[in-house]
Amino acid sequence: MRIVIITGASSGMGREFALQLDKKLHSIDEYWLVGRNEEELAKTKKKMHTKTRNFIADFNSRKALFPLVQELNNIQPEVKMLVNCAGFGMVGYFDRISYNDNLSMIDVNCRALTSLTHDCIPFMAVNSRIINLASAGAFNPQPGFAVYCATKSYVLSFSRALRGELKDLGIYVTAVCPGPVNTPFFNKAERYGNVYAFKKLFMADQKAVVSKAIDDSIRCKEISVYGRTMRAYRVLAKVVPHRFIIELLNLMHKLKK
Ligand SMILES: NC(=O)c1ccc[n+]([C@@H]2O[C@H](COP(=O)([O-])OP(=O)(O)OC[C@H]3O[C@@H](n4cnc5c(N)ncnc54)[C@H](OP(=O)(O)O)[C@@H]3O)[C@@H](O)[C@H]2O)c1
Ligand SMILES: C[C@H](O)[C@H](N)C(=O)O
Repeated sequence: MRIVIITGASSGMGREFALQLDKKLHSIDEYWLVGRNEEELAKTKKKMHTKTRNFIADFNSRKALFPLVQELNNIQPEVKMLVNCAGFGMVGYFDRISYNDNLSMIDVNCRALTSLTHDCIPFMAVNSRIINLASAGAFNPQPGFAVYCATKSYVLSFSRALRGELKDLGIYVTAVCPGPVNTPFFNKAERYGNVYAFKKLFMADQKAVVSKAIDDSIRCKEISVYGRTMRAYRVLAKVVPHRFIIELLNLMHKLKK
């Protein structure tokens, strides 16, 4: 049995990955969707045409993935694609964000992604894909978004190294690094501080971001960056010393208060 596993499938880009892959891939027997909000995950499942199973999991718990991993070992399917999309961010200075929220970003964005990737690889054969949602925030540290961007730098670095390890096995890893995307992400991100106004001006359409990410993964690309602005930002973050970017962002963060 050939399956696709998608985390964060109850909202935003994770739901979009499920709906687009459901149309695009033709040899998949089941989609295993993972999310925390049972009602929203059920809405995603209702829109799917391929047989779909929902796994409710809160990645703040280290046991969250046990039922899914147990099912992997019971059924022994072939995992054709793993999409690690679950994640969240909190805008604000580090010392203003609660201990739990800071550590939760690491648990959800890094630990859960790493854990599920480790559990899925034994079930992946030649010509499989792993798509990890990093961020353009991975390209340089961001004051006022410090932990979130650090978690996404982890995802980018881990994905690139893992690609090097797995490509000879025919398992291709793609890190997706979007700029701001028009999903519910930012509605949840402003508990401690406001998002830069310009980010809301440059929000990309989630359908387009996801479509490019899928195409880039199928083409075995290392990194998927949607839009000329973000591709230019990636180059800028490579050539401009990060301490200058940090100073500028810090000033902007202070001015927006
Ligand atoms: N939107 C952007 O501007 C942007 C840009 C670059 C990268 N990203 C990344 O893209 C990914 C998808 O985000 P999105 O924009 O689609 O936002 P979203 O609509 O808020 O979706 C986030 C998803 O992550 C899941 N999630 C959050 N906390 C979780 C937890 N503790 N346990 C299990 N699942 C959890 C959510 O599940 P529930 O809703 O069920 O809790 C939801 O399905 C994230 O990794 C994000 O960092 C977003
Ligand atoms: C939040 C999201 O990751 C986006 N790339 C940003 O930096 O705002």
